[in-house]
Amino acid sequence: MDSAWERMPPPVAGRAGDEGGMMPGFANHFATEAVPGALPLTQNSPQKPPYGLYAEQLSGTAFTAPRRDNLRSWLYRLYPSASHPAYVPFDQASHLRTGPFNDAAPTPNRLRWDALPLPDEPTDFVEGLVTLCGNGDAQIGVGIGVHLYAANMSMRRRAFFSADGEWLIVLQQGRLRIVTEMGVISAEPEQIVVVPRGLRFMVELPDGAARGYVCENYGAAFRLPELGPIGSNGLANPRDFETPVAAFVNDDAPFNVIQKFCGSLWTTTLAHSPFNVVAWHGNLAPYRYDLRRFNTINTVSFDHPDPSIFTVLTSPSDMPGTANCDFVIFPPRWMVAEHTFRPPWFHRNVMSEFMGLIHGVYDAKAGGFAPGGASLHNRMSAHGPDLASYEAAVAADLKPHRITDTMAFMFESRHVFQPTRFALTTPLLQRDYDDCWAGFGKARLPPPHGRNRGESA
Ligand SMILES: O=C(O)Cc1cc(O)ccc1O
Ligand SMILES: [Fe+2]
Repeated sequence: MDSAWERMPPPVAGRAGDEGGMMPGFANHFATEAVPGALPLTQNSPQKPPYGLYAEQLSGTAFTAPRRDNLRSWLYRLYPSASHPAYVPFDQASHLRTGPFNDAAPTPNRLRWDALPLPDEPTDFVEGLVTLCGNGDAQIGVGIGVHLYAANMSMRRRAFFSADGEWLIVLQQGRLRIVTEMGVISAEPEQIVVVPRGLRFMVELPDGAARGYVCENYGAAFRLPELGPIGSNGLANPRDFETPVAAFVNDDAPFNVIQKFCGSLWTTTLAHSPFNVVAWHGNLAPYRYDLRRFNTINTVSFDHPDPSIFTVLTSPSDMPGTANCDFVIFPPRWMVAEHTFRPPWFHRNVMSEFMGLIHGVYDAKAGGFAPGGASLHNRMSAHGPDLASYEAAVAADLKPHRITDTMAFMFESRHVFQPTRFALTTPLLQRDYDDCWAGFGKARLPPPHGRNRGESA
């Protein structure tokens, strides 16, 4: 057994360190109670719920969405969520942006950024968010926003939620303890956490600092991709998704809530903690997935398949097979393709590609793409291996080779990403990115085709 496999966290049931426990399965119809008898068993909305709890439905899809897409849960809580004073604009400056993105012009150029440094000043998860790019329109429910976070302070008596989209959090450095209304999720780099639209959460930093990426998905909720001819197993297996059991705090002291609504931040103060859900049931819930559990499928003959075989989750759009967003990973794997250029090929894609690196080195970029960094290759922009990766791959001895110590990811979207003004003006932007594709020699044709125009024989 190799060391990467041994380092993999144990299977879902009974993992040490998870408070209360986690329930396996993707979008299962879960049922969980933190106090015996708190969950109504035969109906959703009894005249008198147990213990005087308040029943509340949280919808992730329209009431009338087809059954296979329909997401909703029933929450039983100490106070109704409706008990709050008016929200007022949150007066702190924020680098969070939302679609439509129009604080800078779209650019056809290929862009790459160094990693966001950890902050010097005390900064919590919400304060440490900065939007790099995005597409679509949150009000219309199309597209995604791409944020980075870098924080060095736990959120204290402060909860956050986005009415604009679900949050897919890609941890890159430092663990997170994410307290949500529906339970607590602890996660480490190489794991992701998805928080449904509207669900309040609070991020704590067990390691004192943390950095990572967020896909704020305005469109249809992420789901597992179809498997087609792959069959009934493979890629991200449903049992490896984990949802927390119900957990609550009995806490009647003032609590700050910040919500993101149509791109603006608003705040209010509750008279109690919002983390007061004693029991819940349903299929709309936060979840964690360990990217190291991905069952990677690839060629055992020749050629480099399209990266869609590495899709972990997909948010479909109304055009079949053309995602609002695919979340794709490039995990450690064996490369065995014969007589093949093994790294990602040169390409121009009708879809737009945002990439990040969680760990190690990405096989198409020998230099410049560092963990915590990011790159953007928009619709029809020509990209592929840098010169060093190309030269190594054409010279490589094609024996079976294991790519180790790597974990890159991509948010691939049918919609062009527009960088924010921050993204285009930050010193993190690499002004020399184009140079990684400079210096390729010319192909050599046999005579008489090998002459340059105008050159004599
Ligand atoms: O551009 C990239 O590095 C991502 C990517 C990887 C791959 O294996 C094939 C196509 C593709 O866009
Ligand atoms: Fe690409």
